[in-house]
Amino acid sequence: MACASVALSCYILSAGSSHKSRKSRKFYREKPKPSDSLHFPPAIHSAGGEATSYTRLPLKDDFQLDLSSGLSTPFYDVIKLREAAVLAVDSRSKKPSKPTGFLEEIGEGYDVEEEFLGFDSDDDDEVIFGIESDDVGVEGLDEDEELKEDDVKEKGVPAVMRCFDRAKIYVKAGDGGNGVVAFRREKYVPYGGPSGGDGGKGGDVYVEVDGSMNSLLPFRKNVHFRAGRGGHGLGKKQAGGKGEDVVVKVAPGTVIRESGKGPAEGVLLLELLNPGQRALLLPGGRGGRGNASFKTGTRKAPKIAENGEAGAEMWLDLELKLVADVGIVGAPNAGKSTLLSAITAAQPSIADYPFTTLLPNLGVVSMDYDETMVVADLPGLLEGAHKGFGLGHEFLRHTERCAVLVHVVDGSSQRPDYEFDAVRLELELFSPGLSEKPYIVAFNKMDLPEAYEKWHSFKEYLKNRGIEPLCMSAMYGQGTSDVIAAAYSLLQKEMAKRAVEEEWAQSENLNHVADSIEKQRSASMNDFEIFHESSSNTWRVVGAGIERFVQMTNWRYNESLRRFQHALEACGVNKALRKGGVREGDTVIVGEMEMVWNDGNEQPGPSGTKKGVSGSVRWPQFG
Ligand SMILES: Nc1nc2c(ncn2[C@@H]2O[C@H](COP(=O)(O)OP(=O)(O)OP(=O)(O)O)[C@@H](O)[C@H]2O)c(=O)[nH]1
Ligand SMILES: [Mg+2]
Repeated sequence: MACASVALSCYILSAGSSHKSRKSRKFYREKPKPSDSLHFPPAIHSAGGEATSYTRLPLKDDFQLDLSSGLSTPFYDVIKLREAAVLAVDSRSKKPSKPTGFLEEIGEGYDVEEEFLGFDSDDDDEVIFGIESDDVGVEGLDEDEELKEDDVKEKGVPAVMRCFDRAKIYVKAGDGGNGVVAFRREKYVPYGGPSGGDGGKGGDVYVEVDGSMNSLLPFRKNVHFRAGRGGHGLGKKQAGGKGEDVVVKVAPGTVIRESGKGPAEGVLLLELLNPGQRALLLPGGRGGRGNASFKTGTRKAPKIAENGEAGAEMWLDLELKLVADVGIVGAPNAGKSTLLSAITAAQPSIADYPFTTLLPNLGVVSMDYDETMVVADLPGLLEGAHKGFGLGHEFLRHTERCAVLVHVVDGSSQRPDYEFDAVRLELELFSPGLSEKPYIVAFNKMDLPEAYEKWHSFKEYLKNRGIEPLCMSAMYGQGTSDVIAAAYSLLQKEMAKRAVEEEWAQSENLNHVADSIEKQRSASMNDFEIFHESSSNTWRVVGAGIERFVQMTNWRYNESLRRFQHALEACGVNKALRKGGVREGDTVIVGEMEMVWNDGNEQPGPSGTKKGVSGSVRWPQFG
């Protein structure tokens, strides 16, 4: 049988090299690959601003009317968002005795030591081959480099304000433990047979919403989260233990994206709103099979075992969106902060110049005994805000969570109608979803004659468009209660609608990221592409199934080589290479394995292999 096989003069390439620079011409495609890559829902549009803020939201239930202090008791409570508060929290969070450089390098707290389970020392009747300490997984990413890149991106934002509502973290699921080769040796039991156990599954990475967290501050120090490696298999058919899981706790309202390459925003993975929500993000790698699992009727003493499957790894961008019920928006100087100070106990800075408000302010309005609503006053919006003019756009993303907007219009401006339209346009350009939110228009500064005069024409202008505006003087607290009542009733309606949606959302599968990783893992080995670099006579075989096969092959065992040759033949790689015109001496790269193509018969193929077998070879399901 003429057996064109790939002679293995193996060089291990650097990790992940098969995914790098595929500049070469796509030469041949075995099959269309509809589902090789991860598919996630489309990213939510947002401005991607860099500024950060610290938000501190108490539980709504905490706000109760203090009846003891009589009528003068304000029916509200307040949370203020000031830089001082940010500093205070920052200093509280510092842990005194740990050297920071070291902590940053290894991550703090969550790193699980990888345990090496080698030779079973009590059991001297067993012979175990193959596992050495360097089998313990190697982390593949240049993590520090990515962090530096992030620092550059956040340049200009005061250090103390970074990472409160945005953070970048690294997560890695545990690698599977390796299988081992062992044989049973027992008195009176000749040819005891293979007894090498399978490796254990690597630990999973979960993300959980912790209701007691109100910022992403903990991620300033804890950047790396790695689940534990599965235990290696042992003799006597003992399977390795499961690696330790890692649970990354985030604040309610956290949006998780896969880190984008370059300035582009990454793919949206999860939006976690409610405390207690938990998602399996990265499943641990499967354990490699020990030689006991390779025993067949014709192969009674296999000397082969697999490596554990590598756990998936990812950099994630976390973003915490402010969870306010009502957002006050409007042009600079319209009186937004004045309105907030009139309806809540918040004391935002108010001044007669634009951009007085630099960070959002929060206030809590108590409508009734146990009914409250959280109101956020945002920095003013300028024309072009969606492109980054002014400050407002930095915080507009926070309003995506608000159920209702109150649009304050400066009645004393030259053309309140133009101002109204400009702000509406900015909202729409920033995010169409934002402009579709229910809103109330509050025409402010009615105490000033120039505003009063314009009120009727403004009202008519909006009425013609089906909007019923309200008027007020935030400064004197006139008309503000109507604005609040209207906002509250809109909020009630919206909440009722959302309750239905949320009930539906609760049943939604939060594990879709892990599911797509699992799906990719079970990709058929027949799905691959071949890229040819004619300048260097290199052929690169790219396909999730075949690459996983290479990663899990333990090259220490001679039988692994035969099995690999068989797999290349069976899944059609050899055939495709021949068809593409591969020649003696060409380099063939699959995953981390580099080989030299051999046309002749010096390197015999696996016995019994039929040339051109193209049956579907799937990665075995186990563990
Ligand atoms: N006469 C009058 N002045 C008001 C009223 N409301 C606000 N002002 C004044 O308008 C100016 C701007 O008020 P702010 O509340 O700071 O306005 P803002 O919309 O928060 O402004 P930015 O934070 O800069 O976007 C201040 O000088 C207020 O005193 C009002 O009802 N009547
Ligand atoms: Mg303001």
